[in-house]
Amino acid sequence: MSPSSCDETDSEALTVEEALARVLECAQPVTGIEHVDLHTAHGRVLAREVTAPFNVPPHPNSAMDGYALRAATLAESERFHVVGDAFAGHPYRGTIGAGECVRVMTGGVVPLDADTVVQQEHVSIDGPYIRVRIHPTLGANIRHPGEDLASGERVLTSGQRIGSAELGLLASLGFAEVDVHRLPRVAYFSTGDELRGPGEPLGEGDIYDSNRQTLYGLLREIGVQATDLGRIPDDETATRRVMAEAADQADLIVTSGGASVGAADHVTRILRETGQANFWKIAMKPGRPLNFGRLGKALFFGLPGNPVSAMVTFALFVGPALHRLRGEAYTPPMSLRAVARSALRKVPGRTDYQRGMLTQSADGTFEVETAGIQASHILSGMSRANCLIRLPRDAGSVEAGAMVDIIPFHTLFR
Ligand SMILES: Nc1nc2c(c(=O)[nH]1)N[C@H]1C(S)=C(S)[C@@H](COP(=O)(O)OP(=O)(O)OC[C@H]3O[C@@H](n4cnc5c(N)ncnc54)[C@H](O)[C@@H]3O)O[C@H]1N2
Ligand code: MOO
Repeated sequence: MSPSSCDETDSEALTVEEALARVLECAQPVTGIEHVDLHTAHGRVLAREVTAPFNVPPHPNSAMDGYALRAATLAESERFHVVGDAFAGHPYRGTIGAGECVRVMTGGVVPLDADTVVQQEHVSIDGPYIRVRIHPTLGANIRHPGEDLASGERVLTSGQRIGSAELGLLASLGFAEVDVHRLPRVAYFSTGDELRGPGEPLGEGDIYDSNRQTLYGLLREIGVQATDLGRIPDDETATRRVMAEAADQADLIVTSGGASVGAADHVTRILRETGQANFWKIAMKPGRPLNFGRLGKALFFGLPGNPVSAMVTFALFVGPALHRLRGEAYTPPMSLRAVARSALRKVPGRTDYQRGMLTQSADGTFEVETAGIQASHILSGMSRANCLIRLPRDAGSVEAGAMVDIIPFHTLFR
């Protein structure tokens, strides 16, 4: 971790980009490599590059069900004698002479002395013979060794996340196990005297704790190991205990609530005393206050308590940090341009991340409509929405019909 970013004291308003750069600077991959089977490797990040130990496909094989022959003999022969079969997994081991062919199935090995496959729809069958009605070009319908992966070629790089295609690639190369980075361990808890759990009666001024469920979902979507340390009341002893427990086990700690002014908040004070605490005001909406620091060996994110602010700051800062921690390079979420179908109110000074409903019209145009009231306690808007509408910091309100920047949720929460 660079002392310049993590040890600093409270700062003036940062831009989103500045805050993210500081977070990424402090987020280093966790140490530890695990050798795991392919199922366990799904969703994990490769710790070493993978090269192809042999060609894929390993042998010349047919792309069609048909007949393998030598193209030059097409001019000489009226008909071809079918001298054998080459089914997938069952090669033909004989030779092919002039006027001869081998019946071959898709994926079947093309015999050595054949150079062309004529697909079965282009021949007529005449007992043990075929007549080729439509002549193929030389080399037609043959898939060559190494066309997908050449022996020695780099197939996957260190730092690459293993998705479904990668699992298939590894399997196609005969790998049963791979080296992946250890998963970062995350601990999270929510704070606030007003918070109640399901089944508990709500007293006056109480609310149910929603952020902890949202955090559970967000962490699960990212695919890290997360421990729920519960709901912590505004009590010094309880807060010290949970923070020590979190620091003991986690590479990253996320909390919700008490991020704004901070002075009266136990988390903030204890973080200041026992770790490093920075209270950032970020020029963004929602999610202006963010408490970022370190507790023990763990990165610490104190997210704002407002549910929408918690989700947006998680997506913009915690998600990227977790990608880094698990050994991946950070790639910004993809954005696209869409026509605003409703006017969007905005005051210059903070980058707005408004909740929007993105659709694509019949002619392919992306269109976005506001998901309703844009306040940081309106969690229902987050549920109606499928994207964030990013409005630049210095921009004012947007009229209906203007083009705006969209970040689809599936590129953000991943
Ligand atoms: N004087 C100031 N007040 C506030 C400022 C400020 O700069 N100066 N910033 C505002 C902004 S912006 C935000 S965002 C919030 C951040 O609040 P905190 O992080 O300190 O969080 P709390 O005050 O604890 O809670 C805010 C809000 O969220 C509700 N909440 C908290 N935890 C949960 C939970 N687990 N599940 C559901 N809802 C939760 C809480 O009841 C409050 O309504 O501060 C502004 N104020
Ligand atoms: O972070 Mo706050 O959401 O701007 O209300």
